[in-house]
Amino acid sequence: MIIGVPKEIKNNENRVAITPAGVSTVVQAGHSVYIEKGAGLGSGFTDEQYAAAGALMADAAQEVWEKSQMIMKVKEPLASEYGYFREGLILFTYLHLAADAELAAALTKSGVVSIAYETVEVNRTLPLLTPMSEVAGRMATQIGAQFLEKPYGGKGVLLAGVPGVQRAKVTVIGGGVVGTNAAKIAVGLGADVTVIDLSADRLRQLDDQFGPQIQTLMSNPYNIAEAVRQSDLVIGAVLIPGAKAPKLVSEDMVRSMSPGSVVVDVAIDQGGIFATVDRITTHDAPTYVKHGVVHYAVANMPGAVPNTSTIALTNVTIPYALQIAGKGVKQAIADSPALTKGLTTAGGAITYEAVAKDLNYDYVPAHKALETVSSRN
Ligand SMILES: NC(=O)C1=CN([C@@H]2O[C@H](COP(=O)(O)OP(=O)(O)OC[C@H]3O[C@@H](n4cnc5c(N)ncnc54)[C@H](O)[C@@H]3O)[C@@H](O)[C@H]2O)C=CC1
Ligand SMILES: CC(=O)C(=O)O
Repeated sequence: MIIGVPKEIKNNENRVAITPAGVSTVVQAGHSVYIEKGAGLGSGFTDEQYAAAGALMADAAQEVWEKSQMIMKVKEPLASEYGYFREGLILFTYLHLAADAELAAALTKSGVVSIAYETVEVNRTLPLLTPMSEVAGRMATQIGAQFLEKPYGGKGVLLAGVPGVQRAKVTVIGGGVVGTNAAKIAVGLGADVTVIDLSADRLRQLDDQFGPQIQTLMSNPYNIAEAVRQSDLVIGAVLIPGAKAPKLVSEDMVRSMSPGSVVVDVAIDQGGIFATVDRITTHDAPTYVKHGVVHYAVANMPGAVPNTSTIALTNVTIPYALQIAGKGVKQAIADSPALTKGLTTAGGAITYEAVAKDLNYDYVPAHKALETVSSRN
């Protein structure tokens, strides 16, 4: 199969969907890789390294999209890339489609076969989301600590406090991969940490892992309101796979926080859990202030640490790309329940139930939607 890797074009997105090591693995398996010149520079990989690993270098994105049967990306295509969509093209990337109606329309209208990294599922885990959630979770606390500093608009509180002065209160809503990693760094920095989750089992696991270093709480509006009101930093880390994030923190709850507090809505890629997060922010302009509270809502947080993130991401995506390239997308999906969960659009339909529901499309199961896709793919 011919695999194409264009340069990412989202604001400050310096990750890339393949490393030179990944190219070498894919080429040794008998496939070709087109990569746009300069695509790896932000992550620390030169064109010479890609060429030496066996990649074919393309001068422009258009050449990559047109010559390839499968496009691998990191972030969802932006509007300027929709013109490259065509029937049967395989797109393997983060999509977060429930939060992006325009992209959903472009993918279904053109008949692209899209597989979303974030919904590939194995034993109720999301292996292609996990490494970026680990990165974003760890970053969320660092970022929160930074924006609590006065010069960054915060109330001027140090997470750890000092002897004789209270530590900062950090609440993490959602105790999965992002939440656990955010809590780990917050505990390490000496903050007073509360983690809220809807799953009693998950709260038990967190209690076993952290012991008295954190307070665990069941997710309900009462507990969330109390914890948010008392917190200096609140991190949003909830996920219902594929679906739009629930708005768990109301405008009144944010209003109850003291001025200069900070919220970091990591779940913004699925629409966010704070009612006051009404826009996606960028690494260039990462925050805005509402009701006196600093809001951070960057949807590609790991893009700021691209060397770590690209290696972590491609470690887990390349084995799946090899399955698709080796068997063709129809057979790979037929053989793999994990990839079937990742399939989001095919043959003009939406094949992930939660996405279809959120966007008001008819849901078409994967096997049915793939019937219309050419077996050459
Ligand atoms: N902004 C960014 O750059 C990035 C964003 N993310 C996003 O972060 C979010 C979290 O991802 P993960 O931690 O990997 O997911 P996860 O599935 O590991 O954890 C989600 C947790 O939310 C909990 N949950 C569900 N409903 C809840 C509710 N009503 N109240 C409290 N907890 C609830 C679940 O029980 C689970 O423990 C996702 O939207 C993911 O896409 C991930 C990486 C980067
Ligand atoms: C998960 C995701 O969307 C990201 O790493 O940017």
